[in-house]
Amino acid sequence: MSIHINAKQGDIADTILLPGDPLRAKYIAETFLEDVVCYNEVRNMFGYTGTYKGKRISVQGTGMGVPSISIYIHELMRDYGVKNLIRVGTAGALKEEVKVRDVVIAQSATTDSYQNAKLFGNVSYAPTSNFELLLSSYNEAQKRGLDVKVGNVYTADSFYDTKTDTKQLADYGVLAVEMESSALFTIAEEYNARALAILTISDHLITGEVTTAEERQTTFNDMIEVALDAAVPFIGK
Ligand SMILES: O=P(O)(O)O[C@H]1O[C@H](CO)[C@@H](O)[C@H]1O
Ligand SMILES: O=c1cc[nH]c(=O)[nH]1
Repeated sequence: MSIHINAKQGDIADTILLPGDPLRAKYIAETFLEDVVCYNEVRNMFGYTGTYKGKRISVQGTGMGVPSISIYIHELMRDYGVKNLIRVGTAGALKEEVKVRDVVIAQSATTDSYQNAKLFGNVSYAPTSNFELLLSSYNEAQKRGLDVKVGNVYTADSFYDTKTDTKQLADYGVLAVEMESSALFTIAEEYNARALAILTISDHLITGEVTTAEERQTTFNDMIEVALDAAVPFIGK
């Protein structure tokens, strides 16, 4: 047991999908996994372990923002030995050519998070996803004919942010905004684990187009299938 996860040793697989929304974790477990067991209900931050194509895999809600995901991934890696972590999240598009419902694979994450500023001081650390997982997910996306975008995303500390110049970020190649990936990539390095974020565009900051809460909770299956198939070769490694 850890402070925020009441699973026993061995309940959680070494490879895990991480949606922000715990109800998306439930949806993924019920829709894509077999022989599912719910190992965590603390704070309703649901976690499940099951099998996918015969291999053991888990899915855990992380909540929203850097502080929340940081708690869960610390405990997953430190207390349960999780080695491969793939965030499956939603994001807002910052560039015109990134469309609503597109899948974005985060290669790196620019951030205004104070957590990394505190850790690195004056050094502007570049949180970067694991190349093997990135390549695996890109290949899975290509197999499905998906026009995925791969690049830098912005991990924001504030959802309702009126200060950040998101046009400048877009001009410098940042594809989309979300709230967790920089912490995931940074803390995974601390534990020598592999981490990646695959994001579906749920809304567009330029056009104003949005998806519904239900769609964010229970669809976006392309992203989930890509994440699961990308993860399979790393299970047990
Ligand atoms: O859909 P999830 O995975 O929660 O991701 C995005 O949605 C939340 C904001 O609505 C933030 O957590 C952001 O990163
Ligand atoms: O963090 C997020 C997620 C989706 N859309 C946004 O604008 N921000």
